Amino acid sequence: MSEFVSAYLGPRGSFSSLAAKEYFSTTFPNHSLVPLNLDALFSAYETREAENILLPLSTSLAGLVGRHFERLIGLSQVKVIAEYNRLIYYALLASPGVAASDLKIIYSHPVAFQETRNYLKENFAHLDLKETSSTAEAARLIKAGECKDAACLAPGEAAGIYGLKVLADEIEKGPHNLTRFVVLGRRTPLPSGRDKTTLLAEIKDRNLAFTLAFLVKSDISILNIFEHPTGQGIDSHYYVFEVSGHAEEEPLRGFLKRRPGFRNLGSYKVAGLSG
Ligand SMILES: O=C(O)C(=O)Cc1ccccc1
Repeated sequence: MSEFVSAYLGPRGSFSSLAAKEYFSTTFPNHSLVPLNLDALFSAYETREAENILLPLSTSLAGLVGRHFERLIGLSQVKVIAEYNRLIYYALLASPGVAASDLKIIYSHPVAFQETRNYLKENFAHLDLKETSSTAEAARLIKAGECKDAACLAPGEAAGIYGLKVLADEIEKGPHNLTRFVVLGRRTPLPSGRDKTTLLAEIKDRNLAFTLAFLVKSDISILNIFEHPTGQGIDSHYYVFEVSGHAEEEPLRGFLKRRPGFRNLGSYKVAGLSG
């Protein structure tokens, strides 16, 4: 067993496990890979029991994964050291012997419900949707409860692990269901020449245009913006800016010095599409 542990949003068979196996086998092949639930994952990162953790932060169909983002910004120290972009495919899984007509409940992660909304509306509009902390947790629940009236949305790979059968496959909306996983680690990668930095700021809505103009004037190229409620009133929001460049290089270095209100969540190499 390696002395280094990297962890991912589990349990086994989650989409995060597919991404983690692919990412860590080439980047940190000597690390032991451990599945953890959301609480344990963030606490393992804070206590340094895990050197790295991997979980999804945004998807092309659902946008920012709010519940993961809130955990991430709650960390006292956070360094996104990599992004890992992967297409994912949803299957509908149930216990052996259970037919689609037996179903009353579907379990899954909230993002899975968003990404399969069209399919669910067309085929299972009357069913109860119950949220779980991950797609594989939904599969684990069905196995543990030997459920006869429930199914889950999960990777097809989870069927073998939890002894479930596939009722339907590739049921997501559209062909471009890209999930962006992030890896949190300890050391910021050195500038590679093709880097990206994730910045966070809490901005009063009336100051947003001014802030954008300031980024542009500072020669910072904005690649993406996510907005998220602060939970403290309606006239300011969290804004996540994904920008070109590395925080240790200009123009970002100078910008971050001049604008302490921006939190640097990490600089990392731009990743293509994997998986
Ligand atoms: O990793 C999983 O299985 C999760 O439940 C998180 C998730 C949810 C939806 C898309 C990708 C990952």
